[in-house]
Amino acid sequence: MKKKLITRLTALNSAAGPAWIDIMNNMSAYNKFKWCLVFVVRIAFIEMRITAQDRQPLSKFQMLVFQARAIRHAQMCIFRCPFMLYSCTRNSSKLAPLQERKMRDRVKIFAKAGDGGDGCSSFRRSQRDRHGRPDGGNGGRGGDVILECSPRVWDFSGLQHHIIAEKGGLGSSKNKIGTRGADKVVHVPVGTVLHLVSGDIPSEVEIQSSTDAVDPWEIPGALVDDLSDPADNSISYATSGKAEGKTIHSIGCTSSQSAQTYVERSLKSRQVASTNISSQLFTSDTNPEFGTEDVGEKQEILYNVAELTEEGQRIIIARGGDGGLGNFSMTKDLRKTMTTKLGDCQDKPNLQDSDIDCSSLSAGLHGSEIVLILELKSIADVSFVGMPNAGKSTLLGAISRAKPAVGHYAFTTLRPNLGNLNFDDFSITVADIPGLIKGAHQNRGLGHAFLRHIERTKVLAYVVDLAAALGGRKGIPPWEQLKDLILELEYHQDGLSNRPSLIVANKIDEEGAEEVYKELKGRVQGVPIFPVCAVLEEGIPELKAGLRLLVNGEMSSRLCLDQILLA
Ligand SMILES: Nc1nc2c(ncn2[C@@H]2O[C@H](COP(=O)(O)OP(=O)(O)OP(=O)(O)O)[C@@H](O)[C@H]2O)c(=O)[nH]1
Repeated sequence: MKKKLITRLTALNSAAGPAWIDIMNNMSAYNKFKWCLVFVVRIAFIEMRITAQDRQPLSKFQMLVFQARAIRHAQMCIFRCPFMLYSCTRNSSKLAPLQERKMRDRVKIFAKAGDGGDGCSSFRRSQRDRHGRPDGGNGGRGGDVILECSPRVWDFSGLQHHIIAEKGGLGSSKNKIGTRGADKVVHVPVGTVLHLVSGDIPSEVEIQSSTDAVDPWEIPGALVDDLSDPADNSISYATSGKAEGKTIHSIGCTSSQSAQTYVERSLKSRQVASTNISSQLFTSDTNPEFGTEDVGEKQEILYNVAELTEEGQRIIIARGGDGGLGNFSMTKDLRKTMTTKLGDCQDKPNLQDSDIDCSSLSAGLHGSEIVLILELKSIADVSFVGMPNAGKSTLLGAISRAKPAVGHYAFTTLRPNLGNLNFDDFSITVADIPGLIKGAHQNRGLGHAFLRHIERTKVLAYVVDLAAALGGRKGIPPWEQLKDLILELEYHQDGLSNRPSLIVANKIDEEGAEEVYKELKGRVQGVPIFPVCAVLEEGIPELKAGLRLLVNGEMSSRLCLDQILLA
């Protein structure tokens, strides 16, 4: 019976062989090791069961189930584990996916700030006061969604598409305020640019409030732009988000100030127009922006609304909703505020608790939502620019520890790769940009969308293939390659090629490449040319020294079309 089963499983395994090999080849080394570990654990499990069976005999049915499982585990261990181990060690290039860093430089995200917690309605009763006094606390403010610039993050590959901050806590009796929802801080790379698809324009945070500056009463929504005049009609809204580019400060304020401000703001943001009193109160100071949002306009993408370029820089992209009012604030502070607000008003109404729409006030406000496109404009020191197959990725691998994919076909590189060129006292970031072809600006090849990474690059290294037109190949000579590259850069952005540059003449090892190199030197003036063989790592130390001089500013050669002598 066992033999039959094993024969069947073996047949199954061999039938699924090709598919299995395919999976194995695409599996990263990490996954292979993980599965090997799983198998080892399975073997241990079988052994444990066999030992346990001696002590505690199994029923017939249990025995059958156990045997079936054991055979399955054994089959997995015998056939797959050795194969995995073999394929892990067989070809070191299979380990490459682990080290290779494919850049994810554009991503669309949806962020939702935490909703405010609901206010509490409760009454404190005592012997003297049988009806009780209201003592329900306000709800806590929802957490914000914050983007923070971090040099430890390279790209958006670790970013979630949906980012949601925590809700504020519910208010409770004894006038206890709900906890503030935790902010969601998302780390993005240096050089992140924000494009707004829908929502309010994000605002930058300048001061990060330290823990000792936090008001113990931290009334929800205490973050406001300006509180110089509490009676001023133009109160700033922490939730409005319409304050373009304004700096938001955390301010310390007394609980009574905060409560009053909070009541005012809550009333405004909720537009308590349902009661006669509130409509009289706020006729003059209702924010016109509230009712005039055009849904159609929201869908238009607003480009470059903000960018994160410095370490530690923070931007709030979605603001937490204010917490709802507890009945303590509603009956005391609200009445006080309303009475103050009415001021000289002739027909001062007689305020009753019933005049206040408690249900709408006690509910926490929704946190704001936003849809953004994040785009990375890398701040690499050096960019390798060249035609497809020129050897840029090989070169990046030769000068740094990066392991980008290398192929003998064009467009192996689909996204920029980054590497670090380390000196004893200095480090340079190098970006390998996907191959450019003539007409890339008309979207030929991979187009030139990724050229935005060059916009902030200090130095350009033009990588040309000396052997492109040799031995009957259909490529174009290096000087023509240089001309096309410069033109494509200029088509993308005027003056993009006008920065310190050098030329890397690659594939010097190929037959006839020496002559082409000599001709190239004759045709191009004013820019250093480094002959290298990226595969054999020849000429790499000289190239590194040249890059260092350019990045340091000790050399400032620039390449333009006039310097190239074309046939
Ligand atoms: N003979 C020789 N071949 C090289 C050298 N450098 C790179 N190659 C080969 O050229 C081919 C292309 O190399 P890649 O590094 O993928 O070129 P790339 O410029 O990154 O190509 P794209 O990804 O298309 O942009 C590969 O087959 C490399 O082995 C070199 O110095 N000498």
